[in-house]
Amino acid sequence: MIETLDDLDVEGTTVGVRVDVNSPIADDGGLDDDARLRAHVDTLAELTDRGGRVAVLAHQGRPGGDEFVSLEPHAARLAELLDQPVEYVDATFSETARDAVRSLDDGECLVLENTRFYSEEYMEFDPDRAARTHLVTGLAPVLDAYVNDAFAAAHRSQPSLVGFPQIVPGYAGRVMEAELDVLGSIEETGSPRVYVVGGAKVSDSIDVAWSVLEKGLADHVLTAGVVGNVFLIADGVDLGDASSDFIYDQGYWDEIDRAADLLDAYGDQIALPRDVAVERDGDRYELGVNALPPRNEEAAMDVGESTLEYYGRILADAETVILNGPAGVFEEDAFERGTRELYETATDVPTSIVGGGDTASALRRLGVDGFSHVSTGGGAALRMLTAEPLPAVTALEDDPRD
Ligand SMILES: Nc1ncnc2c1ncn2[C@@H]1O[C@H](COP(=O)(O)OP(=O)(O)OP(=O)(O)O)[C@@H](O)[C@H]1O
Ligand SMILES: O=C(O)[C@H](O)COP(=O)(O)O
Repeated sequence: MIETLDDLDVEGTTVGVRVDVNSPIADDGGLDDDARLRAHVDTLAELTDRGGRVAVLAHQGRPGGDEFVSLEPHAARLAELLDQPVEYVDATFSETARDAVRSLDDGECLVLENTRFYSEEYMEFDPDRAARTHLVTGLAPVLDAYVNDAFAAAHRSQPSLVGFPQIVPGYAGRVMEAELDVLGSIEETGSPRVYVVGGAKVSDSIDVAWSVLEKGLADHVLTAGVVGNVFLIADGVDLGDASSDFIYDQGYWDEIDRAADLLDAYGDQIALPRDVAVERDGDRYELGVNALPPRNEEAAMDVGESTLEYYGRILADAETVILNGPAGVFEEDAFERGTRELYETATDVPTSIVGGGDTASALRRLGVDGFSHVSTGGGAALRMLTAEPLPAVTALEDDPRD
C-alpha cells in the first residue's frame, strides 16, 4: 500500500521531492517547453502551503547528450509557476547541498542540481544497493520524508528513484498518485479496448503489442507511423526503397521478423494501414497499398484517408483507446493529417488515454485535446499500459519500515 501526501504530516518537515522535469532545451540553453514543470506544481505548492521545507530532486537529459544541462533554468521557471522564490543550489548531496537544505524555513523550496551529474545516478540498482549510493547516503540525513512524484521516470531503478524510500519514509506525490490511479487500472476500463501504436520506437511498440495481446488486454491493435510501415513490410507489402532504407538505417530491420511473428499469432486483431501518403511534386499524394511501391525516392510519411476511415470504424465501437506515437511525420504540414485526425477521432471514445510525453506535446502543438487522460510519462506509461510493475512504484510499496 502506497502512502500519499494525505498520510504525511507536512508542517516543519524537510521533504526531498523527486520530480521529472526532464524537458526539451532550446538552443540558448533555456527551457523549450515547461509542461513537465507545470505538472508538478500542485504537489510542490501543496507541500509549501502546508509548511513543508521542500528540496527538489530531478534529472535532465542523459550524460553526453545535448540536453544534459543544469537545473538552474528549471528552478527559475518553478519560481514563476509557484509564485515564490525557489533557490537553485549548485550541488546535490555534498555538504553545500546539506547546508542549503538545513537552512530551509517552513514553506520554502529549493532545487538541487541535476542528479545525473553524478555517475551512480545513471546506473540501475536494486533498492537496497541504491540506498548505499553517495547520492542517497549523502542527502538522506537531512530529509525527514521522501516524496516521489516522478512518474515519468518510474521505470528506472536509479538511486534517486528507488534508494531513498529504503531509509526515509516514502510517499507518492499527486502526479504519481493520479497516474497510478488511471494507468494502474487499465484492466478495469471498458472493452472493446483498442491500442494504437505509432511513432518511430518500433521495438518498444512491438513489445507493447505482444504484451497486451498476450495478456488479453487489447481487442485490437492499430498500427501507424514507422511501426505501421514495419508491419506492412512484414505482411509482404513492397513499400519501396526509401521507407525500407529508413527502417534499415534506424536499425529496425530485425523487427520485421518480430512483426511477422506477431501477425502469425494475432493477425486477426492487428490492423495495418490501407494506404500511405508520400511527397510527390512537392505535395501530399496518397497511394493505396495495392498501388505500392511508390516511386524510388518516395517514403511513406503518413497514413492516408482509407486508413483513417478504417481505423475510425474500429474506434467507433471502442469503449477504451490507448494511444502512443504519431501516425506520421506530423512535424511537416503535409503529413500532420493522419496524427491530427486519428487522435481527434480517439477523443470521442468514452475512455481515451495518451501515453507519451513527446506525443502529448505534439498534440498540444496540433491543438488536439479532450482526452480522458494524457500521461506525463513516455516509457513509464508504456510499461504500465502493459500491466508491468514500475521499480520506483514497487520501492514505495515495499516500505522496509513495515
Ligand atoms: N512514417 C514515418 N516516417 C518517418 N518518421 C515518422 C513516421 N511516422 C512518424 N514518424 C516520426 O516519429 C517520431 C516520433 O516517434 P516516437 O516513437 O519517438 O514517438 P513519441 O511521441 O516521441 O513517443 P514517446 O512520447 O513515447 O517518447 C516523430 O518525430 C515523427 O516524425
Ligand atoms: O523523458 C523520460 O522519458 C524520462 O524523463 C526518463 O528519461 P530517460 O529515458 O533518460 O531515463
